[in-house]
Amino acid sequence: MQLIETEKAVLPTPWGNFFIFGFEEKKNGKNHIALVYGDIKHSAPILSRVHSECLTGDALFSLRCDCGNQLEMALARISQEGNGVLIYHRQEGRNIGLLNKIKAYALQDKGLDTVEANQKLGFSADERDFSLCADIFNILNVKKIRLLTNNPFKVEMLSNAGINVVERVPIIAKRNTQNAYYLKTKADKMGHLLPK
Ligand SMILES: Nc1nc2c(ncn2[C@@H]2O[C@H](COP(=O)(O)OP(=O)(O)OP(=O)(O)O)[C@@H](O)[C@H]2O)c(=O)[nH]1
Ligand SMILES: [Zn+2]
Repeated sequence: MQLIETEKAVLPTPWGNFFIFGFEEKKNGKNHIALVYGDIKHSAPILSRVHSECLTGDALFSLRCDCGNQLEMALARISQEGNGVLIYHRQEGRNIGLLNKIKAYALQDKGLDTVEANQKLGFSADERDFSLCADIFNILNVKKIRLLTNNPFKVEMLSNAGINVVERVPIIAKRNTQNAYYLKTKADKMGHLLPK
């Protein structure tokens, strides 16, 4: 177990009252959270979102990406379902960190795409490690999930981390002129299943 479970509290949102669970990564003290809605103590697969931190998109209204919109859609979808889990996984910028993501954005402003920018900085396109998400699902006693994602490789990464993903549920965000090229790159180079 890589995590220490800290505390749980009520988190009221526009989509209803969630419980917020806090976790601390033993090796570096980093904090992660899970939002839980409704009763998840049943044997059917739990509708879940593993949302990778994107400060710019989730909190600062950036239109460069689809993260903020996906976060809202995931909470709304889980609330409609009546129960579910959203892990807010603090691996910003596909785990290159916030300041490197800003460097990657600067390279994208000069014409590189999101994959090329990561590579130019010495990273792979996706540096995330989902093993601690497996720990969170175990702590929450969630055995099987239906994962909200457009990324088949993420399903594979989660499965390799020991999470039983029984279904992929699409979560298609709004497209705008600022994120169109980014979404096209995710579809063309990273295998995301997005409408053309
Ligand atoms: N390095 C880098 N990270 C980015 C960029 N744009 C968004 N991100 C990060 O990408 C992460 C989200 O990953 P995505 O590739 O958008 O989507 P995903 O999680 O693989 O798939 P979905 O479940 O469909 O959202 C967040 O941590 C964002 O901060 C970028 O241009 N460069
Ligand atoms: Zn984003």
